[in-house]
Amino acid sequence: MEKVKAKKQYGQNFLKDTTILDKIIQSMPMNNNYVVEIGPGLGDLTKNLVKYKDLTAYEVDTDLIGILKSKFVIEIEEGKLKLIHTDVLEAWDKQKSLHDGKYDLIANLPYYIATNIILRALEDVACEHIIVMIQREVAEKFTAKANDKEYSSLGIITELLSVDAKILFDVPPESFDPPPKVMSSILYIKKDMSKSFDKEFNKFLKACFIQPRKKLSKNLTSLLTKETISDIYKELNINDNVRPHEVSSSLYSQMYTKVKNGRN
Ligand SMILES: C[S@@+](CC[C@H](N)C(=O)[O-])C[C@H]1O[C@@H](n2cnc3c(N)ncnc32)[C@H](O)[C@@H]1O
Repeated sequence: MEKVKAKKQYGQNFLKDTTILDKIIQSMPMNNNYVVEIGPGLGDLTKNLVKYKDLTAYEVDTDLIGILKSKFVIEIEEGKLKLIHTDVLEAWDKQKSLHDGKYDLIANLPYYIATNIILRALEDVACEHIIVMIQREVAEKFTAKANDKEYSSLGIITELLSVDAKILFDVPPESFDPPPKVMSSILYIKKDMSKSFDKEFNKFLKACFIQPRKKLSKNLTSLLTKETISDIYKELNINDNVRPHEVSSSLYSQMYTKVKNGRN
């Protein structure tokens, strides 16, 4: 048994429940995609993944890289496992994609940057499936639809960029060492590979939700004149009293197209 003290600053909660580890493996899509893991930690999920697929694992913690190198000597030598010692967000800044060909992201994510990682994976054109353990509340945001309590830019972006997005199952704190303070869930997203992420659209959505309880038209005044808002509302038949969480993702997309066209 390793004596490794989990580091809070890296969001380290190691998954120890073998039933959950098996369930994650069973959730993997049957395809020829390569696998990328973020934050292999002590390698418990990695050990299961490498039985089925070749993979690259990105780990930021120097101490863990040392442990992983000695645990996976054979797999690394045989080229089945590639370990990359870096902050994964920096890797994405440098190379746009975490792998050259199509890949699936499978990970128990560090919760402090989980939202950023999922957004980067949605943006990464090589990533097809995202199967990640995250805080339940955050998973609910990514799968929320119009009129749901958790509906925000995250649910809208995910709905527009994917063919399927759902929570597969919940994982209680006792499954981890140390146990996190929150309930966790496995989030599954199958991306629509014909669609692409638009950063400007994401900014537009954030402005739409800046004051979530106010009228959408009020929030839009930070971006558009009252006349433009009124024109767009008329063209798309939107009620002036509507609140941000009552508008469907497709209507947001249509609104944004009009905003963009107006700017050109
Ligand atoms: C929740 S733990 C999961 C560990 C392991 N996969 C498991 O299931 O037990 C998160 C892992 O992500 C790593 N990590 C944290 N921030 C990271 C970053 N910016 N880039 C890469 N790895 C990171 C941590 O060091 C840790 O190993």
